[in-house]
Amino acid sequence: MASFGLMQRTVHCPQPLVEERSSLVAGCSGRGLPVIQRQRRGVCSATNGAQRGRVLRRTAASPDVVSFVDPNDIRKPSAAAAGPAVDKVGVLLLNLGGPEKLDDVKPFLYNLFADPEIIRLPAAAKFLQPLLATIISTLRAPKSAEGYEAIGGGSPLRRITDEQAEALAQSLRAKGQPANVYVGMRYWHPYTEEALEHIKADGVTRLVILPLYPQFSISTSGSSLRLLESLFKSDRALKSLRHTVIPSWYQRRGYVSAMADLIVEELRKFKDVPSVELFFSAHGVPKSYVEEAGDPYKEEMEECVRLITDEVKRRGFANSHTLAYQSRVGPAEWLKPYTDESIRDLGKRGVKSMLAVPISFVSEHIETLEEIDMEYRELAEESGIRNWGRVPALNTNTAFIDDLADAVMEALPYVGCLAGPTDSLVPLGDLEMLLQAYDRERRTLPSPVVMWEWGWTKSAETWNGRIAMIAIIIILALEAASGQSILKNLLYAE
Ligand SMILES: C=CC1=C(C)c2cc3[nH]c(cc4nc(cc5[nH]c(cc1n2)c(C)c5CCC(=O)O)C(CCC(=O)O)=C4C)c(C)c3C=C
Ligand SMILES: [Fe+2]
Repeated sequence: MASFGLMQRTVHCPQPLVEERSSLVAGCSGRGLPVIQRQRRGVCSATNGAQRGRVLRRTAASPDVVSFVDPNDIRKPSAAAAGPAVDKVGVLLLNLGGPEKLDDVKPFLYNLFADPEIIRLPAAAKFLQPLLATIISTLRAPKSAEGYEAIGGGSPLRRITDEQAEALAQSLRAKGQPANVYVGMRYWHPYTEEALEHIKADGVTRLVILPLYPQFSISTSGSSLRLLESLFKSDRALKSLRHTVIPSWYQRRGYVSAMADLIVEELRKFKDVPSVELFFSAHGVPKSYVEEAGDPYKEEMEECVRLITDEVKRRGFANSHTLAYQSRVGPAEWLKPYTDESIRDLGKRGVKSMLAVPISFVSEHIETLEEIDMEYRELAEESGIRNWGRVPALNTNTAFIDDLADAVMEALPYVGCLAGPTDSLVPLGDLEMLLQAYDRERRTLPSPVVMWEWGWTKSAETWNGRIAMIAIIIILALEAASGQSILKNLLYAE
């Protein structure tokens, strides 16, 4: 099997290739390469219809990295790349999903906390995941529901993602590449499984998988890709579906430029523009994801902010900026600085004007509409920040959607590398390879929500032990929900 995944990893960016590709992605930083293919098993050889005639280049620095360097193929995938006679292109947009009404909040949270990428338990304790998810979702639901109530009773994510899908389909059509665009949510409707059923029913032959998160995290794109990997594995039709994945795209010129457009537009609304602090607020992840599992999220986020601020500066706005992380859940340590602490610090340092820039997500959602617009705005006022603004999410911004369409078209020549009809199929390799590149060891991580050292040993496998474990889980889950240390209070109460 020759299998490829489409990767956009800065670490594998050999300089000559950046130059070769820079005309396609003008503005791509020296470290941000738009398209790199990592080879898993064997070269995508001449017997391979999908890649025949292309130049695949190995780099001296990274022999496992090959890159396709024929720019002409980017806009016009070759006839060979088109694959079967009936070629039906599909794009699968991956997203998180959100509760559409208040009654959905608890089951939505259950799905989220039942995800092994959100709470990664040791193999021996996996059977406890549903119980844990039930407890945590039950405890968190009232707080979450308050937030959703404040933004109208539900998440706008489904509506906005559907609009993005429609706009992307239109843009692709306008560029001469018709495609069906599907939405697959991780934790709510329309679930990824539903999207795959439609993809099969429609007879899609080439699929581009595009997570709607600009930066890759194990907890978001990674989780959706893991799910796809297992669904592909268990379904005959999906096994033969040729696909490629665009794992992250924060460094694309179109995205960076669209973000800069929005920032400049909002900046201009302030009276004293040079004094405005650009405050990038990203969704946090537990620190252990980055430090123990190698999640590239922090690195990609920092680079993303650098690219955007450079672009804003190029347009004549040299404002100072801060990157902070919001939406921490539970008592574990998450990426720092935390947004609330940063806002207080900036206030103390005399900052009077602040423009909040949500940066980890491209749609309005609970964390922009409630957390930033309400909670952080109020905190900023309390901290002495008098002038406040917030950059809207990209949603269906035309320049942004057009750039996503370009990303899809650039990815199409990479779809599938079938060496022959009986060969094992690409998709598993693609997803698997991609995920292994980011999270090779699949180590157990301290849970973001419930922190404890797991002491489940064979000798402890007695009912007494289990009951004790469950009691601890319940206490720790209560701690996670209340944000207070119940054990500490019990032990040290005066
Ligand atoms: C890049 C974006 C996101 C990362 C990284 C991420 C990690 C992450 N999230 C939780 C827990 C929750 N997330 C919730 C909502 C939510 N999360 C994201 C994005 C990222 N999450 C979005 C876009 C949304 C909102 C969807 C919507 O309905 O509008 C929630 C539910 C809301 C709440 O109660 O706050 C939880 C819980 C963890 C634990 C985590 C990393 C491990
Ligand atoms: Fe989240």
